[in-house]
Amino acid sequence: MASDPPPLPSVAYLGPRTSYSHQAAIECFDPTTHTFEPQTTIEDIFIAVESRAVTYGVVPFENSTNGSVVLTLDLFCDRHSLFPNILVCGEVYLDVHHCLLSTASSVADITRLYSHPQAFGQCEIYLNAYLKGVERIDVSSTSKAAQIAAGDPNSAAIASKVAADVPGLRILASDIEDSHDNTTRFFVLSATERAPAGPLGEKHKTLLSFTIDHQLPGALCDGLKVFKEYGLNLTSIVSRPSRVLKWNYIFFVEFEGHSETENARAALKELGAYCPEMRVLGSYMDKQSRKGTRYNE
Ligand SMILES: O=C(O)C(=O)Cc1ccccc1
Repeated sequence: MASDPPPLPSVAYLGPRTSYSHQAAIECFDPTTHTFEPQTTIEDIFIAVESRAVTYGVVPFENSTNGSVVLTLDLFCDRHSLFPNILVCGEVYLDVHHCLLSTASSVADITRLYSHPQAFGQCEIYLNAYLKGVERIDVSSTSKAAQIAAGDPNSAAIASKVAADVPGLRILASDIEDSHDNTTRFFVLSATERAPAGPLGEKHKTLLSFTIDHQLPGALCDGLKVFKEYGLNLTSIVSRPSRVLKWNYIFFVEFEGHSETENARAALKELGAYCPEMRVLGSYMDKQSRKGTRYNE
């Protein structure tokens, strides 16, 4: 008797379908060989990956206009260590063009606006010009906002044109983002043993988080100097407040190179001497210059 084929790898994203996270997930993983699992919050994506209910998760990490998605950063430094196995195993860049979607026929009729907080932050110029003072209601995703606006007369959603496929919605305005090269970078998450990081010869980046003992003058500077000493170019540095120790910070540093190369290993060992806590969150193929390429190809 023939046995059942193994289940397809699954990808969790911030749903419902047509959200930007969904579009990023499709850009990254072939829909004919993966299933896609909508989640309600970014935390639910972390939970699904950590519990291995799904193979991968796709989460927004930063936007070219708005900066860090702090919700995602804070889940990486979760104080209860609920996600000890989560690794970043890939990245994907998505061009983000927002529309105003509504059942109303004119912008003048709109008295309520629904969207994800990230989207509001990326459309300030348009909103201040045409919808100043209109009530803004944060919802879990832009595609959720589109669904709600479809059932709420005199409201509108800020979402992508793909999200306009809800019956009754029409596009009242397009490309309302402040910056026309508005881009969001998403990370692909996996639990430890599933990372599709790609061969070491590829161009990689590595993300790590660490804390520094700031009682010692120059400790952060001394720690960061190791990247210079080992010729590792930094591509990002951000900090978030520690939720364990008031006025202490968790630093997120990204550098060019895979963590398993000889000089990255040596640099991380040296950096570790300055850091009460340090965690390599993952090495992944640099997709900035390879937009449109999928994982598992
Ligand atoms: O709400 C969405 O569609 C998301 O995926 C989060 C988001 C919101 C705005 C820009 C990029 C990602």
